[in-house]
Amino acid sequence: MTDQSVTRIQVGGSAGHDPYEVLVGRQLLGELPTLVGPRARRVAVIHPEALADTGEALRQDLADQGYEAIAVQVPNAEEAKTAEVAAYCWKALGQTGFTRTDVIVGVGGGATTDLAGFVAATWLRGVRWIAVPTTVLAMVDAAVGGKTGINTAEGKNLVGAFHPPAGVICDLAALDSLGVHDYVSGLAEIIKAGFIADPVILDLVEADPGAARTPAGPHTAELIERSIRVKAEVVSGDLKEAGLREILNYGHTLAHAIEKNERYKWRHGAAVSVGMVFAAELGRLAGRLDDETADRHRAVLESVGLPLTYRGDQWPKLLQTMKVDKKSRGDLLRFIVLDGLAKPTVLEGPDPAVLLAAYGEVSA
Ligand SMILES: NC(=O)c1ccc[n+]([C@@H]2O[C@H](COP(=O)([O-])OP(=O)(O)OC[C@H]3O[C@@H](n4cnc5c(N)ncnc54)[C@H](O)[C@@H]3O)[C@@H](O)[C@H]2O)c1
Ligand SMILES: O=C(O)C(=O)C[C@@H](O)[C@H](O)[C@H](O)COP(=O)(O)O
Ligand SMILES: [Zn+2]
Repeated sequence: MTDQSVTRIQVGGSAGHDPYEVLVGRQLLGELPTLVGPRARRVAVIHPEALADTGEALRQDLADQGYEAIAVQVPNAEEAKTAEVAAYCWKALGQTGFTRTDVIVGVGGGATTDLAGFVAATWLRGVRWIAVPTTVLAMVDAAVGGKTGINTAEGKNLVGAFHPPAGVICDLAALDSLGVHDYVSGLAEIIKAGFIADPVILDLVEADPGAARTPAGPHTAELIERSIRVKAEVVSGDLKEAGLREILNYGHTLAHAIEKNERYKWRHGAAVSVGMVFAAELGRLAGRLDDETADRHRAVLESVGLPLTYRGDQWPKLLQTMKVDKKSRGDLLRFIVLDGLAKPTVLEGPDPAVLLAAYGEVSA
């Protein structure tokens, strides 16, 4: 494949942070040493257990280029997003003598890139890092935009930092080894991008939901690139979530509460799916969203096999958790809802009866 088949999407550059590129294509891992650059002497490749071979191959490539490269293996999925695992990574960096010009590479799903970015943000108060996302979700969302973090017992992503990567390499070939459950989970964030900003995404998924569930589908690259463009545009204008960036949290207020309630055993995308149906119902019941667009949420999410409901008896616990959502201000709960297709807005302090009624619509 020639370089012309690589799509390059720029992020940042106008809001006070350094611009970087998201590369999308195939056989792109050869780009990594160029991104690491000549100033680095050491590189740490943080990878999950499931990608031990990929992690070692990248480490070896970097070692062949003359870097002192180490591989740091972390647990799969959310088990990596803990203070203990971050401390394990800091220890590896310390023992390798990592300095401020050295570089971290996070290769894996969103859990790994969130952790790797957080380790990069905190080591020596910030070193460069490069994201090599290997799931749909990480390519279209987690690896782009510089939100890094870990979970605590009290909730999802409660500790973290805004620390953009120096570059993102989305090698679509990585998706071939992803299980269908994880592949479909990523579609939730793609569909989110469709509802908040780019309805063509919804048209493409609806045209053939079965094809959307596999990396071999005819629209895979377009769906991924469109979603990255949505994210890139938003975070380029509002890196630190002063306002606009909150729209990327559509469906996440309830989703994060479900993830915590499930002790992080549910995939993020599955929780976001239920959370978006809830947000659509909230919008509808608050008199903001038309019935057709609200119903479209259920239809498109169900068509790709994402869940629409959660346990009805859990509402009191979920409500309690939602109170520490990052969008809350004091005692004021805030949700992203839609005023219409691709018209996201903030709903502040909804009537508790409306909240309960919206939850009734997703209760199993
Ligand atoms: N920082 C952000 O802006 C942002 C945005 C969205 C989501 N997130 C976070 O991303 C996380 C979810 O990410 P995810 O859905 O990628 O899940 P994940 O990182 O948990 O990965 C899912 C599983 O797939 C495995 N895996 C990864 N790539 C693989 C591959 N190519 N082949 C086979 N197995 C592979 C992983 O080891 C893991 O077991 C959540 O923690 C969520 O909070 C962050
Ligand atoms: O990038 C953002 O901003 C998002 O909200 C994207 C979300 O999909 C993502 O799950 C993010 O990690 C949520 O962030 P949080 O600040 O609500 O923890
Ligand atoms: Zn998300």
